[in-house]
Amino acid sequence: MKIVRQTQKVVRLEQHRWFGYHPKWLAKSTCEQLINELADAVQWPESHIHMFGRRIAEPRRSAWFGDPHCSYTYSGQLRQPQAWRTELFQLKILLESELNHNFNSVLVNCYRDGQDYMGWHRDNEKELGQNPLIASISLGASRRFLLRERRGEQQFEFLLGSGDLLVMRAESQEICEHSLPKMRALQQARINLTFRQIKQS
Ligand SMILES: O=C(O)CCC(=O)C(=O)O
Ligand SMILES: [Fe+2]
Repeated sequence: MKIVRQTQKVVRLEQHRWFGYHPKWLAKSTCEQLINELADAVQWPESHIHMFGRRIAEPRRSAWFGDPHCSYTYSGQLRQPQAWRTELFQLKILLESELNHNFNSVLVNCYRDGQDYMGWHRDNEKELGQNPLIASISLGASRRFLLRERRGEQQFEFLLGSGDLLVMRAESQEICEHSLPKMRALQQARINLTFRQIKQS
């Protein structure tokens, strides 16, 4: 497939030391193609996570892709990477040139409807090393994405729509936690791709 960026040059509407938000980074036609390919081809195993000492079904589906050595312990579960799918690899290359940063893996999340969610957390697994740069692309239904300071009062909210790119970098994971709350009335699905770099496993 041909991946088309909406903007030739990234418009940094919101530029911040820790976060970059680039609305509609991908063209609509590319988003539609990606959704079709991923929804059909990706196997979405039900995973279990550990929360408050209990083992529960993860309230979303996810799949892990990357270079062969990129295993990742996430929510108490060791995941081995599936080999790169072509369109995910193409996106990785595009992001690498855009952000001048290398990625070797991507976590693909599917929120089947507004009941699926992700609670407050940080992307601070040891495999990511210090101050990881994480590039997150949204596809499909728009969802609220919240950021809150760990030691402060401030909370930020983005409505992440299809094709939007959100970048978290530098001390962002030290300073803030993030979450994707339920949106109970929502019937549509959203796919989220978070490109990461595993430093060690
Ligand atoms: O779905 C999102 O936008 C966020 C996902 C996330 O925070 C994660 O997978 O670590
Ligand atoms: Fe996260």
